[in-house]
Amino acid sequence: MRALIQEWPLLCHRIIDYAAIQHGAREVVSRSVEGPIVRTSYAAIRARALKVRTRLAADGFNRDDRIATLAWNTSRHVEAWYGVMGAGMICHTLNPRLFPEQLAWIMNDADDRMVFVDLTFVPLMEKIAPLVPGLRRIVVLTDAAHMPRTSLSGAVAYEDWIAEATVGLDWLPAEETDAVALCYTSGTTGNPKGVLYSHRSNVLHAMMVTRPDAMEISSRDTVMPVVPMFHANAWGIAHAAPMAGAKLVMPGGRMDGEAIWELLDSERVTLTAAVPTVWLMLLEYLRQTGKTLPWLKRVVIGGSASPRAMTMAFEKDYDVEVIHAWGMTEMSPVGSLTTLKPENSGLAGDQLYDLKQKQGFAPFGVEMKLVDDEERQLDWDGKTFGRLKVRGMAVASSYYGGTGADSFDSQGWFETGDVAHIDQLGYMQITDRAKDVIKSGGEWISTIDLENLAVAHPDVAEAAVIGIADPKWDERPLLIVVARAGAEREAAPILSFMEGKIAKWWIPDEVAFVDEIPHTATGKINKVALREMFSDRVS
Ligand SMILES: Nc1ncnc2c1ncn2[C@@H]1O[C@H](COP(=O)(O)OP(=O)(O)OP(=O)(O)O)[C@@H](O)[C@H]1O
Repeated sequence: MRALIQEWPLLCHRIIDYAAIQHGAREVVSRSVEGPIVRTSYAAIRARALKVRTRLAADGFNRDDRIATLAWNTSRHVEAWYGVMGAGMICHTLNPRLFPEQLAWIMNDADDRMVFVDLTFVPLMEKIAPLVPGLRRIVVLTDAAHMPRTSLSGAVAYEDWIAEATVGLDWLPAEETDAVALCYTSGTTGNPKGVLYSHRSNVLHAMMVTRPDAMEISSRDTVMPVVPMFHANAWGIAHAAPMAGAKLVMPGGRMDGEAIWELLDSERVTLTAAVPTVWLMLLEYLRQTGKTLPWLKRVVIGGSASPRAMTMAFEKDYDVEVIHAWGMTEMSPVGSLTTLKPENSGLAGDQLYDLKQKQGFAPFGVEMKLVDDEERQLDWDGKTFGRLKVRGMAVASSYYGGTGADSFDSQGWFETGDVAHIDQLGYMQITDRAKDVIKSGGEWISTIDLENLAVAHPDVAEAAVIGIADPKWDERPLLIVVARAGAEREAAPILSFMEGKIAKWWIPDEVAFVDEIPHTATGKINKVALREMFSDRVS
């Protein structure tokens, strides 16, 4: 029997419609790429997104054309994003931290037809454009007064471009399963792979992250995604904030501790989200200046494991609740979050921080399982490690262009490439990426656990662990450390600090001190580059 309920497709542009109707005056504040803070509203963003949609049609772009953005988190980027999606086209957010050749490779793979470029990335685009023959239009996200001289042929200033949209079209009718956005994985472990989201997956994912026990975003919140829109749609926050009617603060391109603190404070941000590298900079700034975080209630830390010392600093020193989140571009991206269930809501002190080391439990819409090498399902006992597989309402079913087909099985389970255990309450803990795991004497050593422990030492600013060849044990962990300014570069105190806190045989035999640990374009420790740096030692 068919239900007697309306079909109301879940469409991304309905989010900005809703925000304009119910929360139209709510502020959207952004640090513009030109410098000043810009204040606008959801109603204005929607009106300008419709102009983007109208101009795209006037320029002859068609349904399903890939329209790229090479931009930081700003209100113009949000407008362009909704405008492209509402025009029936596919918004492809590019990561400007990649090299020009990598970006050209991704743009050609996606067959991008047009690109919106931040002012600061015009020189980068000048290098890329000649390598992308399919590109037909370049719009610089600025006004005529700031438009630079450029060799980019036919480049126009965004404000001039949308000013010509006089007709005023409505959104193009769409189906909820239509493709609407494209993001490539970070390429931490290989070539980047394209993930093609639908209207439906984006809307459902935004509903999921907005809920209690996830990021819990309401119209009373002020939300600042420091995580860029090109990193899996700012973890869904650029949809979730307008869906909830929350004030949205976009930090632009400045990611240093001072710049982030200024906006957190002046805009009274209540929820923010980013990778640990960003929070290292903020916490260092707070330590040096004695500044505090009086308005901030929750910080989402994800993309790589939140070190225990970081979780403790936010919670104990600044009274900010840490939500540790895990996810993948392929999952839209959020897959689990560490909030408290009633069974553990009384936890305090060390037990609470132990729990927050875990990546959390899956919200509705995400299923998880652990399997061994023979695909046998493993128990959720909090100890048994296995390969983590997922499926769900916003999980990719294959990659754009058909690469990586072996990551998806016939029952829809996606191989995350992560090794994890799950406890009886459903809290999952990543112990490693399968490619980073160290096998010593036939047993696994978790590089994440070792890194977390090392950064808890007061002399350690950042730490990474890789496996090195060992004639007896096959592999042993090498601890690579960036020492805190002014600290001695001494291995012994760091290694003895680890004693009693982890199994004795996990403790590395040596420590290598470096000035800097390389990071990937999304701010993760770049273990491929580290293995190259220590290539004479790696097996
Ligand atoms: N909270 C977290 N703790 C530990 N690891 C995390 C956390 N959040 C994300 N990760 C890691 O990041 C991975 C997902 O990263 P992302 O989708 O950005 O691209 P990538 O996997 O780095 O790129 P590629 O697949 O091209 O190598 C996860 O599989 C996991 O290994």
